[in-house]
Amino acid sequence: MTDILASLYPWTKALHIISVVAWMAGLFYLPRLFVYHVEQDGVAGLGPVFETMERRLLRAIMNPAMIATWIFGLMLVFTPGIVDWSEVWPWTKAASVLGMTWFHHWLARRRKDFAAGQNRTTGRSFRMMNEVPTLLLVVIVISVVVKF
Ligand code: HEM
Repeated sequence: MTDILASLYPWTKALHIISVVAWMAGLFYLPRLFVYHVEQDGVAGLGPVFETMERRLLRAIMNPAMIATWIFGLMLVFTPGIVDWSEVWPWTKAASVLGMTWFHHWLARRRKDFAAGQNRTTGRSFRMMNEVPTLLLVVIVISVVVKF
């Protein structure tokens, strides 16, 4: 099994990075959509348009991309010689991907609030939360590339 993972390594890493890019695109864009949604100033008929965009972005892109990122990422973890848990970087990476996954689920809950007409998060809060994936991305990329 570990032999197969070792021979697949470059492909696994390529697919991991492709999934990461798709997931990150959604994690950056969905909170932006929420900001526009909150600040639409009651323009008639726009609410359902935002809700459809938010639902499709989450279901068609973000959920599959997150699952693919996890599958290929875990395949890399089990590839022999890739992760040395006595180093620091696997732990900063692991903490950050857990944070990213938490953020994804936080956005999914906010989407449900909008769909139920019960959003109570302000545009300002969404703007601030928009910085979370950026910070985590910086920590993750430095972790996997610098490998301190
Ligand atoms: C979801 C769980 C994740 C797991 C289990 C995981 C695990 C891994 C592992 C073990 C590697 C291999 C490192 C190496 O080849 O030396 C890797 C590479 C990489 N990961 Fe992840 N990862 C995850 C999510 C993410 C996320 C969210 C990002 C970006 C935001 C990311 C960005 C990268 C990049 C850019 C590389 C390639 C680094 C290189 O060039 O060697 N990963 N990942």
